[in-house]
Amino acid sequence: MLQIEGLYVEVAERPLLKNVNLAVEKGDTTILFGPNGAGKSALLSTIMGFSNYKVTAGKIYFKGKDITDAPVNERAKLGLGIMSQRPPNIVGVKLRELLEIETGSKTLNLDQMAESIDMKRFLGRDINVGFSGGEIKRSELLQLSVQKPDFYLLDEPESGVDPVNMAQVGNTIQNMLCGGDCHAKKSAKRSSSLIITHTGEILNYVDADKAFILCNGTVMCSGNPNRLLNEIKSKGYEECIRCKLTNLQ
Ligand SMILES: Nc1ncnc2c1ncn2[C@@H]1O[C@H](COP(=O)(O)OP(=O)(O)OP(=O)(O)O)[C@@H](O)[C@H]1O
Repeated sequence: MLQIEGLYVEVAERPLLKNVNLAVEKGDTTILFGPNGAGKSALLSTIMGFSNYKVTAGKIYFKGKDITDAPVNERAKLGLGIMSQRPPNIVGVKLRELLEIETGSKTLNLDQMAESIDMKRFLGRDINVGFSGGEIKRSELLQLSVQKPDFYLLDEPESGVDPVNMAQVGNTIQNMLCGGDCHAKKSAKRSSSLIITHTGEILNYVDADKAFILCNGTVMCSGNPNRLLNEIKSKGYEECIRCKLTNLQ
């Protein structure tokens, strides 16, 4: 579904991602761990095609198509969707207006969808302006549930979310990923995802297949998400940097 091969990326003329290799199969839920500043958000932004991130070498393939140089709108049309860590405030554009654009020709009940995630009262407000951390996350989720991408890039979905709202956010993400058919582990309706997490709390809600650890701008190791999380919690990222966690399964 998504293949990244030998990817090098610069931000503000500074090399950031170095020889990133990573693949996500169709229908797989994958996790991206890594210390602060490792380049995790930069990797998601590069996959989505945000212009601050300059690919200097390597390739990104999505659904078999080379999207390395494709603009954001083309990637979105192909089926990529992102929940950013810090999405911009958009003064003068109401949340409902954006959702109506994303709805396009689909038949959706926006009020009902917003109500289900406690966002109905925000539909008439400028996007993200004055939203709390948890409200921004729910707004991003609402936008994704309207867009219904085939591949979800989720940047720290649990950050800023209180424990009660976390259940709502976690369950909404799980429902989105399994396309409403959460009983079948490998349902054809299942979307793919790459989810950044520090705490691993999202693992209490989604059935994650694989995790990657990004350190110093490169993928150091991959393996079972819960095992890797336990290793990180007990030994920190240094072990990974020394390549001692390679391919834990
Ligand atoms: N637009 C930018 N301009 C300058 N530096 C940037 C830009 N975007 C990212 N960086 C730098 O690149 C590095 C990696 O940032 P990134 O946000 O990808 O890290 P991260 O792994 O997601 O970290 P965290 O876990 O703290 O969110 C940081 O040192 C950051 O300051």
